[in-house]
Amino acid sequence: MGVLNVTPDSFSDGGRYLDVKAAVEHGVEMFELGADIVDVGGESTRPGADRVAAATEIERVLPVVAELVAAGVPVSVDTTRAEVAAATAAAGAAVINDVSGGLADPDMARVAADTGLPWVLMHWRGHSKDMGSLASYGDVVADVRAELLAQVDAALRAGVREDAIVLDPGLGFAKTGEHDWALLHRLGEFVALGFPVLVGASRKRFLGGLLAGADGEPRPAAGRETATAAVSALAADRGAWAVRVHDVRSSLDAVAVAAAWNAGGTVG
Ligand SMILES: Nc1nc2ncc(COP(=O)(O)O)nc2c(=O)[nH]1
Repeated sequence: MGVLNVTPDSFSDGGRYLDVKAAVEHGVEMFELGADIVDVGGESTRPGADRVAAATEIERVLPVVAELVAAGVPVSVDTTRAEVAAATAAAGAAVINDVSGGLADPDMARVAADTGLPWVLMHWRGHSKDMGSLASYGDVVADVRAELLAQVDAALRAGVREDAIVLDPGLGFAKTGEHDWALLHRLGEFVALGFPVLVGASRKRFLGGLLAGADGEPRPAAGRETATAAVSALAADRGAWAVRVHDVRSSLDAVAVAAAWNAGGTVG
């Protein structure tokens, strides 16, 4: 899943694709590199980000979604708003990627049920402004798993088909770096639930912390591609359905290595 943030303030690529033409070109480029889906987002979810109005979000993503769909590129829409999901679904979006897992907008479940589109339910505890204070868990893996299953139950009660649900542990969302590593360490417990699992680690802060210099300064976002690709290989090895990444080529290469490693060659 290639990331296409049509926002001025996303943490690692904000402002680069605000122009529709540049955004569509980048989306087509990621698809041609091998991305299965291009994830179009119009509202930054980085910690502390201000919310944008629904009209602004739609204004940003709709033309990009429509042109990518017209170019034959499968698109997911990264939104917590039902009206944005409905508008982009009508324009041909193939997946609803909802970082709030249905918690931010009570109408999202109905849109997912009505459109029948695959719906990514990511673990979330609140909008970017409040996230820092929400990162308290007993056993983070058990807690995230339980909270995600509650979101699944709500989706099923709203008429969403079980085979339309994708789970995502929500790395970096109301989580510390320690929580992120615990969730990756026990990713198998999410895969074992039987739903496809999406992992979004690309360029995130917990990778910067791992790669911090001698001075303790976290590695900047641009320097986290190798670590992101390593996560992609390991996530693939552990059975993840997809990884959401900014740099498509390095993760496709990493996942190809994991597949070849597990296939063991032809000689046996
Ligand atoms: N399903 C899913 N969607 C997401 N959207 C945005 C971000 C934040 O990263 P960005 O600002 O680089 O897009 N992370 C996720 C994620 O981990 N999972």
